[in-house]
Parts: sequence; structure tokens; C-alpha cells
Amino acid sequence: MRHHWLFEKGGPVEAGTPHAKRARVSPTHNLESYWLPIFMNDTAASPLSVVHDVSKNYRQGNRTVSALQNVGLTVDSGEFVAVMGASGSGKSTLLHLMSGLTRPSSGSITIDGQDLAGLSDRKLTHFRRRRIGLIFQAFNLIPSLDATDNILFPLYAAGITPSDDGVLQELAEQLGIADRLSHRPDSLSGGEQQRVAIARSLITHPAIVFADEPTGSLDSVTGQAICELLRKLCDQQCRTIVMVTHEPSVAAWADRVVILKDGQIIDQFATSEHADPQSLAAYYQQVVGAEESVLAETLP
Ligand SMILES: Nc1ncnc2c1ncn2[C@@H]1O[C@H](COP(=O)(O)OP(=O)(O)OP(=O)(O)O)[C@@H](O)[C@H]1O
Repeated sequence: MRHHWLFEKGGPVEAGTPHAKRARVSPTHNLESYWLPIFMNDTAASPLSVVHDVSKNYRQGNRTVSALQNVGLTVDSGEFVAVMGASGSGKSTLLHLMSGLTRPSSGSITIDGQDLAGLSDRKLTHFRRRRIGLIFQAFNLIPSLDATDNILFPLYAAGITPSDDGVLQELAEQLGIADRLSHRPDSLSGGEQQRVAIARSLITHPAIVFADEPTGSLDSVTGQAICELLRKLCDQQCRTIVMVTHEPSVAAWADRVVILKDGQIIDQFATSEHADPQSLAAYYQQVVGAEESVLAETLP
């Protein structure tokens, strides 16, 4: 289904724009040799994550907040999904549930064939560390560690001894940070810090990567570069990414947009249905009927 979306409009596209995502770039030799085994495992468009009838309630003092109600969502292997919605609509809650950081009040979540409810807290932590990559708005790097140790940190946390420096080096080259590996976060730009965080999210070869507002702390040019990078990870390495964002210009890089409102999915559509991010923004505005001025932010 995803490939159908990518190719249905065809035609030449401008490099470095969301619409360049439909121009599939051939993997470089190095990239191919490093990622091929993973790529081959993940090529089939099969469900990688299934959210079934999930609800989440929080206690706030003596009242209960219903953050999500009966949400269903399937993410295919190799798909890039953007989750949008107004503040408080439940985006982060959905991401936290899908990534096993919190548990649903009801319903089930499966990642890579594993029903998360069937795991004890200890086993869920173990599964999360090995099979799930996380990218945050604030990068969440450890200030006292250089980029190399920040990237390798999930391996240490999962009890895995890094065996091959070449893997780190190649990942760093693909992410454009090969010459920054000895630097600590405070001597890296915001975009470089996020690239280090992306490398960290990939170092365990996770089944799926969740990104919570990955461009939220970056200027728009750097943010678009990070989006382009995430797009390439899907196109060239068949990574599966679920990203929360407020910004239509960021969501436009995904294959599919899911819109949440008041804890429910009210719409989802292929980004290929929209000719450009402005059209996507206008549609989003129409669907959510939001007071927030998304159009004002996006339109020239
Ligand atoms: N830990 C918590 N305890 C109590 N209520 C919570 C908690 N986390 C979220 N909520 C509530 O659940 C609802 C959904 O919150 P959530 O953070 O998922 O929304 P969001 O769409 O990600 O918002 P934003 O874009 O502002 O981050 C909100 O009403 C929020 O106040």
C-alpha cells in the first residue's frame, strides 16, 4: 500500500523537498552493505505495529482524564507515519503507549509480533531497549558523554558490548556526523545533536522508531534537513517511523498522516493526496477546525 502511495503520482521532483521523498534514491554501496540484512528482513509491507481498541485514562487529583478512547492504528513495515493534532489531543500519550513507556488502560498493542501486555515490566524494558528507537524534541543526550558514547549508550544499557567500530562509523557517516563523534553535546549545534540522537535510536537496529516532535527545538531549515534524513531512513533502509508533530510542513515528509482530536483518530490520509505542504495544512485545518493558526504559520 505504501509503495502505491509513493509511486501513484510519479513525475520529476525537486531534491530536498517533501516531494523528493517520492523519488527513491538508490542506496550507496556502503549503505547497502551495512543495512542489507535488515532491509531484506523488513521489505514486505506487513503490519509492524498494531494498536487495537486502545484507551488511556490518567488520574488528575480526584478526577479521571480520558486521554485516548478506543484508538485503532496499524503501521506497516517501512512506513513513515505522522501523528498530528492540537495540544492535548493525545499524540504523546499514543506515542508513549506504542513505545511501551506506559501501558494502556484497555486494548492491546503489538510491536513486531510481540503483544506488549504479555511482557512483565522487566521484560518490557528489555524489549524496548532492543527493539524500539526513541527520538525526542529536546534530544535528551547525556551532557558528560561525547557523541560516540551517547550513540552507543543504548547498547551498554541493553548489556550489549559494541563489537564493531565500523558499524558506528558508517552510521555516523550516513547521518552526517562522522567528524563530530568526539564532541560533547554542548559543542554541537541543535541539528547535530538531533543527528546524534537519531544515530542513538538506530544503534540497536530497532524494529520501529518513535519520534516526538523531532524538529520542535530546531529552526525551520535545520528541521527540514532532519525530516529529509528521516525520509531517507525509510526509503533507503526501510526503517519504520512514527512521528508526532504539530507542523504540516514536517508531516508532509511522511507517507501517511493520522489526525487525533480529543483522544480519537478523526482522519488519516496519504500525503500523496496533497500536492504540497500548504494543501496538507489547509486540509488539516479543515479537519480539526482548530483555533490554532496552522495556516498562518505555514502559508507564505
Ligand atoms: N501523566 C499524565 N497525568 C495526567 N494527565 C495527563 C498525563 N499525560 C497527559 N495527560 C493528559 O492527557 C491528555 C492528552 O495529553 P497528551 O500529552 O497526550 O497530548 P498531546 O496531543 O501530546 O499534547 P501536546 O501537543 O501539548 O504535547 C491531556 O489532557 C493531558 O493533560
